[in-house]
Amino acid sequence: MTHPLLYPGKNKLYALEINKVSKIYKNKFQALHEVDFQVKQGDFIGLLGVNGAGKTTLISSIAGINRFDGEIKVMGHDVLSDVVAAKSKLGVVPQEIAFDPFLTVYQTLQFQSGLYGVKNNKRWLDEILAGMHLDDKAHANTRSLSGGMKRRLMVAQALVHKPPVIILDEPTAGVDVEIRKNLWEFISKLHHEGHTILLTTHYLEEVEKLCNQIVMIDKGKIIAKSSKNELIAQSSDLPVTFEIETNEGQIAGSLAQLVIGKEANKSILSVRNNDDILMILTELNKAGIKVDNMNINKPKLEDIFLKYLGR
Ligand SMILES: Nc1ncnc2c1ncn2[C@@H]1O[C@H](COP(=O)(O)OP(=O)(O)OP(=O)(O)O)[C@@H](O)[C@H]1O
Repeated sequence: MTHPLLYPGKNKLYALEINKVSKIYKNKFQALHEVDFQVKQGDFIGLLGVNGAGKTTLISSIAGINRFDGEIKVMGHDVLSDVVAAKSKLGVVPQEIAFDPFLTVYQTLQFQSGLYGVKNNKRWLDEILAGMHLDDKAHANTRSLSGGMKRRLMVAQALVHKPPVIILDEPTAGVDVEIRKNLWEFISKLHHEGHTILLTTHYLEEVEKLCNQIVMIDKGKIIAKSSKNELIAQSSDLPVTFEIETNEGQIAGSLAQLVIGKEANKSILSVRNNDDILMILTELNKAGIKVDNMNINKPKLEDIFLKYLGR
């Protein structure tokens, strides 16, 4: 069984092409407005948007579940006119959990493999089950799984055919911290092996850590699309804060004008750059005040997201 992840003309071929995609539901509500972005092979892209922004609508369109206007291609295959090829390249982990309640975990994966015409993939199924920490549940009925286990089985199910493109819609909702960490380790491993990954999550620190590309949508329209690093670099206007705890408690004197918040012994100062930080430390040193603890807080993806939302 061969599953080439990277195709000839690697630099030319996009894993995902979303070309001017619009979606109007039957009730005339327009959920997507000419959404347009491309994802290179091997990228890990975060799709960000508040509830109702249109993320699931877009994912359903990519998965060929929704009708839409525009064009979507997965590994060069049109999802409407070349359905079978497009689907074989794609693994989608949907938000809503649904299984056959009469199958075991392992049977669920075997059944799913059958749908993709994949046989003799026991080794891969075992690897996925171990990666999802479901190996001890392989022969348990899906009904008996906890919510977090069911979500992990959803991820496992989307991977049975080793798709080069993996879409995860809120995969960590309701999953505890430790399992979330394990799940990301497994997904990161797949990314390093060459899979292209599109992720939606409300945990922006996950996106900040994992993704190299970001697309932000609001009310069905793209409001930002860029590499994560460019997005962070473009947000140099957002405030950096410098938190200091001193042996004398809160900051007073000439530095007090920089203070924007106080908590117990801690003062939170607004700074523009490293020179400001150096100046503060020099002033404190001159005044004979000892710094017990300090912390620099640069803008987080969450701040940048809120900036783009204009909220
Ligand atoms: N079948 C439908 N008919 C009409 N409107 C719909 C339908 N499905 C979704 N919508 C609307 O389309 C908009 C986008 O919904 P969508 O589920 O894509 O948002 P989302 O970004 O995935 O939100 P969440 O983060 O809550 O999952 C919402 O206003 C929603 O009410």
